[in-house]
Amino acid sequence: MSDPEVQSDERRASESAASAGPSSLTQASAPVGSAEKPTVVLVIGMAGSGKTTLLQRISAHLSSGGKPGYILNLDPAVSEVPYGANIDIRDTVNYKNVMKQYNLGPNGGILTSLNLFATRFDQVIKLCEKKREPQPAFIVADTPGQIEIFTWSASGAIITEAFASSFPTVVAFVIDTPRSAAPQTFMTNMLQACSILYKTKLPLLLVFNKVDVARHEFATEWMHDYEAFSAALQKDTTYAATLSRSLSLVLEEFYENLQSVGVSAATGEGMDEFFDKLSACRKDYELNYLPELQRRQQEMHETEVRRQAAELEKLKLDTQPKQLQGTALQP
Ligand SMILES: Nc1nc2c(ncn2[C@@H]2O[C@H](COP(=O)(O)OP(=O)(O)OP(=O)(O)O)[C@@H](O)[C@H]2O)c(=O)[nH]1
Repeated sequence: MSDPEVQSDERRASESAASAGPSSLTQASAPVGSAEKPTVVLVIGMAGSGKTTLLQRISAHLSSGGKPGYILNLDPAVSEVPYGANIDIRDTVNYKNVMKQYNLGPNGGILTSLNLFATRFDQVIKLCEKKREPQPAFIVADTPGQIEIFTWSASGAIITEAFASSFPTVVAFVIDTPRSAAPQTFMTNMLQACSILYKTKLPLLLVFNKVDVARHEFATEWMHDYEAFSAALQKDTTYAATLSRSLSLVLEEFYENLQSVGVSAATGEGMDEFFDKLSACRKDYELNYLPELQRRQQEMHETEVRRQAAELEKLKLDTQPKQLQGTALQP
């Protein structure tokens, strides 16, 4: 596969400006925690949970507030995107060609397309960092339903780390509420969310979608009241139900640190609360994730300084006159 360049809507609109080198609008980027940085929202969730519909709703909500978001589509297999994507993976990677070229099925094709795109992710970050008028308050990314991308694949780690080291970043984990009404399906969803949190370590907002079909209060009750969850499983004596009960106890601490909200991407219900919860998650990023990121960066910097000092010392020794070295070593 060739080494494609990431396309953005601005690039498509103004080919000549893009080829003239760095835009005059581009400026040195602000520190990651600063107030002027937009919040990145990674919308992750199982297939059919409503991610794309939610993106459409978020995009419309932000545009109606006069500050359009910067929207990314990272799903290479989606046939239609019902929102105006500023960056669309499909402009860079042809998922069907990837399947053919690497002899893969649909899942492998999606994973490999994302891996190929991830190798160009520095360009995506540069485009996101570009100064715009009005400056977007949110950069929102739609992702494929194959959530294993974010639990074990290389591209998921590259994408989340690239975003999180450049912008305050939050994961919005979308759940199909009507389909989670069965306690064991609910538990499966919680375990998926937990593994995303474990892998990315980013603030996570549980988005119970489709509340126009089924209310989400049962889910918040199950998260905060073990007895209620256990009661829902009362008639079930299978091994899976016993395991679900035990897991519910183990997950108590995980639930405590989570924000959650009920929305309907279809009707727009709950969107104001959704944005309030995103602000709380951004604060969490600044309070907890950012200091840890800065500590890791400082550690890497110190290791690099030590490595360079050791190299310099070695170079000095190598370039000393041979006799001197010899004299010093002679008894
Ligand atoms: N009633 C209702 N239906 C919804 C809502 N959100 C999404 N849907 C429907 O759920 C189905 C799946 O929605 P999508 O937005 O395509 O879901 P997705 O998570 O992007 O799906 P994948 O791209 O397969 O991962 C569609 O038929 C939507 O119309 C909602 O809030 N309420």
